[in-house]
This record gives sequence, C-alpha cells and structure tokens, in this order.
Amino acid sequence: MGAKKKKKGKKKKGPPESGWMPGFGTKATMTTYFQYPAPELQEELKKIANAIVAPGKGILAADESTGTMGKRLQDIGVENSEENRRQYRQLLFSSDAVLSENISGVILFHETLYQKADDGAPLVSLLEKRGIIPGIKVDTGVVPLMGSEDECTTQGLDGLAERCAQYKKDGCHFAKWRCVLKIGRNTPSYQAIMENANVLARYASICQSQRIVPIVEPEVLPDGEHDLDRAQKVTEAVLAAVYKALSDHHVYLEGTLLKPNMVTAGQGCKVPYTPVDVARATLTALLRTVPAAVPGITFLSGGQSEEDASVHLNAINAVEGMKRPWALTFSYGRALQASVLRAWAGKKENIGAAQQELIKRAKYNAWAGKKENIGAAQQELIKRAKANSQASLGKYVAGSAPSLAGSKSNFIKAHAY
Ligand SMILES: O=P(O)(O)OC[C@H]1O[C@](O)(COP(=O)(O)O)[C@@H](O)[C@@H]1O
Repeated sequence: MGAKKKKKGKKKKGPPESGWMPGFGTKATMTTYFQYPAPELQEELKKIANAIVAPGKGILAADESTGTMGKRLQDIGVENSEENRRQYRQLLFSSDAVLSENISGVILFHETLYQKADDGAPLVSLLEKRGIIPGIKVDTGVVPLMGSEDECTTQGLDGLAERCAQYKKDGCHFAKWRCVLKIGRNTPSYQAIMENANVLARYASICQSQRIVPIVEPEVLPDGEHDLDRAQKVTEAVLAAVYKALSDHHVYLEGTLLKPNMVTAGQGCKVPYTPVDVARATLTALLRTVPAAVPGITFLSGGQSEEDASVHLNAINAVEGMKRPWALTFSYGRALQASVLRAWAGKKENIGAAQQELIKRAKYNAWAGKKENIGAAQQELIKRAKANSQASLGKYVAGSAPSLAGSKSNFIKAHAY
C-alpha cells in the first residue's frame, strides 16, 4: 500500500554525483573523492622513507622520554639529570662515523634536539655530519582509557602540525608515535584497537602534511602467558585496524614506515618456540595486514635481549618460503643500547675505587672518567648496529657478535609508561 511507483525513464549517464558510492545510491554520505599529497610531497616523503630502510641500515631509537631514561640510568647507577642525559646522548652521536654504515636514522627526544655538545655545536649536527637522518618522538605519552581493563591510548595531537613544522625546520625528517596494546583474557578490546588505530592515523596524516615521514608504532606488549598463536592473532587484528584507519585518513603509505612488535609468545609462556617459529608467525601476521606499498618495517625490540633481537630479525629475513615485499629492519632502543650503557657505567665503579682524598677530584672528573669509557661504549653500539644490519640482510650468524649485555633480557614488566 502507498508504494510509490518508480518512474520509468533513462538512467542518467556521466560522472557520479559527489557522494556517490556503489550500492549506496546517489545521495549516500560516504565519498570516494579525496586527495593524496601533491606529487612533489609524495616524492619527498618516499625518498626519506626509502633512505631510512636502505639495505643493511636501521634506526637507533634514542628517544627515551625523561621517565624511561631514568629507568635506564638507574640501572647503571647514574642520576637522571639533564646533564647526564646530554652526556649520554653525546656519547652515542659522537661514535665513529662508521656507525652510519649501519644506522640510517636516530629518533630523538624533544630535549635532545635542542641540547648542545661540549663544543657548543647542536647535538643533532653530530648526526647530520655523519649522514644520519634525525627523527623525533612527537607523542606525549600514554594515558588510561576509562572503562577499559587497564588499557591505554597515546596523546599529543594538540598543536602537532605546528610542532612538526618547527621540527622540520630544525632538521628532523621523520617522526615516531608509539601506541600500546595489551594482551589479556579480554584485551585488547575493540575500544583500544579502534582508538589507537585512529590516533596513529591522525598523527600520520598531520606529519605528512608537514613533510615529515611518520613511523607508525602500534606495540603489542609481550607481557602475559599467551602462546605464539594468540600473539599472532592479536597483532593481525591490531595491524588490520591500523591500516584501515590509515586508508580512511588518506595517508600516503609509500611515505610511511611501520614499527611493530615481532610476534613472540608472552614472557610467561613456557613453550620453547624457535627463531624460525617467531619469524613465520611475524611474517604471516604482517603479510595478512600490511600493504606492499609500505616501504619498510622497522621492528621495536620490546625487551628482547640484544642477541635475541638480532637472531629473530635475522630469521625474519632468512626464513624460506615466505614473501617479503618490504624492507625488514630494526628500530631498537634497548637492544642497541643495553651494552652501551653497561660499558659506560662499568668504569664508573673503578673511578669510585679511587683514593678517598681524590673524591672531590673523582667527582669532578666523573664524566671525564667516563670519557675514557666512551670509546668502549661506542664500540658496543657499532658492534650491535653491525650485527643487526647483517640480520636485516639474513646474514647474521648467531653468537658472532658477543656483547656485554648479550643474552640478558631487557624485558620490563608493563613497559607502557
Ligand atoms: O619512553 P617511551 O616514549 O615510552 O619510549 C619507549 C621506547 O620504546 C621504543 O619505541 C622501542 O624501544 P625498544 O626497542 O627498547 O622496545 C623506543 O623508540 C622508545 O625509546
């Protein structure tokens, strides 16, 4: 009853009206009309992203926020002061130029970008001189998601475009934003997956608008007793949501990089998985979710020991019978720096053993004393960078790069910060 008769007549030809979507009629609200960045901007972003994942190169993540750096310094008995953080970052960036053979980019924390070396030159110029691309952490940390089971999102979107514009002027060509997902009986929740995917997409789109390559980091934490299969499925669900959000926000994928967790079983899981198991699970999850348009995947180390992080990265690049449409390399924090920190602080104890009457002098020369250790600490960094570079080419021989922190786990429970 009352059904309107359809008017007979010719169907309209020509371009669809704005708002047209197949199956939605002519007045649908969804649109498929959008713009990718202008060709010159695409070119610039693609060039930066490709340079970062050039064969045999990866990223040194030295962007620990003040709180995280405090934990690292506490481990070696050093006070978490601005000066100590400056000294440590100077140590890293003044390593022999050979470092740039294996390190293409360094992620900085805001404070570091504006610190100066002892000679007054900006710390960032040490990287530039070595041909290493400076990058910057632009998120401002994690906050709880109300109503969730201890889950979180990451904040920092306010004023991000302006900050990115300034960072670009100050020499940074890529950025990083870390989101954290937790595996539990009921988590990650739909709320956490969707929220974190969306905030990563907004961040990525803002970065690109300011000529900065966004590194998209959705970290699934290793805390828990779950097995490899559960870790793989969660990683797949998280990455699928991230790439849907990036697509919805019209992010230019060729000008992005992904920084994911490797798929490993929970820290409390007793099943002895091999590096090949980890490699297969990781590649399967990535192949199912990450478009081949993405130039590179730069893994975080997630608390793995230095040795495990190299062995797993190597297996990911070497395992047979798996496609690898993207570069697969490293963006390690702890797995590059654990031995560096140890070597640096190791000698401090020797200084402490100096004669009591020289305490004052010892105190004054504490950093000078450490300066003697700087060479050794830098060697550790170069060694780890080389091992991971070989691993990114599938050529790392397990145990061939023994280091001070070698197989010692870098896992910190609930590394959400
Ligand atoms: O202090 P934050 O912002 O939580 O960052 C933690 C660290 O996590 C990382 O994203 C990955 O580090 P790891 O390789 O140690 O897991 C680093 O870039 C960063 O320094």
